[in-house]
Amino acid sequence: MTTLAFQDLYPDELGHCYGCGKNNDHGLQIKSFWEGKETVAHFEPRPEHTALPGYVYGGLIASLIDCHGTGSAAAAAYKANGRDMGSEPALRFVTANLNVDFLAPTPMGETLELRGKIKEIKEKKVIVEITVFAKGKACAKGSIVCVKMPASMMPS
Ligand SMILES: CCCCCCCC(=O)SCCNC(=O)CCNC(=O)[C@H](O)C(C)(C)COP(=O)(O)OP(=O)(O)OC[C@H]1O[C@@H](n2cnc3c(N)ncnc32)[C@H](O)[C@@H]1OP(=O)(O)O
Repeated sequence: MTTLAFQDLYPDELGHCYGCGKNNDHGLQIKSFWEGKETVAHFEPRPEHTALPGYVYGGLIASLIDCHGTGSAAAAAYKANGRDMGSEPALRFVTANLNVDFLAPTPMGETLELRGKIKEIKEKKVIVEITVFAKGKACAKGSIVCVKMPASMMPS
């Protein structure tokens, strides 16, 4: 049995995000999963994601943290409500605040691993902390405040 990623369970109308939308052919299409109490995602930067030759662009790293964070928030909210992630009505979160510390240069040519921890969970707000590893070394750390998507943002 294949486990679907959090983002594969987003309804089609919420699948356009540049970072995580399964329907965005030009996007990053990141995929997040539970691993115990943590969430995990992997991503291999492409040549166009270069900052300086040999090193990954920080904006890409922030984008990965952003979308692994909002996906993790949604998954945690479903879990807290005892619901399956694909069930309706969709519980979705947007980014209210994103802080990233770049701890060490991130090498190109490696698969990055993002590990998320749920630090706070409320009905409307989830705070997630994410560490990005390359070859087992922590290269960036992000904190993301995720707030339930306002109804006004729901595509009609
Ligand atoms: C769904 C699939 C797509 C995935 C999306 C991927 C990630 C994205 O790129 S989303 C796009 C970027 N984000 C946006 O466009 C959001 C724009 N901002 C907004 O719509 C609103 O400001 C929004 C929804 C974030 C907050 O709405 P608002 O009415 O202010 O929330 P409010 O009810 O006051 O606050 C809820 C909680 O969040 C906290 N909060 C709100 N804004 C912030 C902030 N900027 N920083 C820190 N905390 C905040 C509040 O303090 C409150 O916390 P608590 O419950 O502990 O008191």
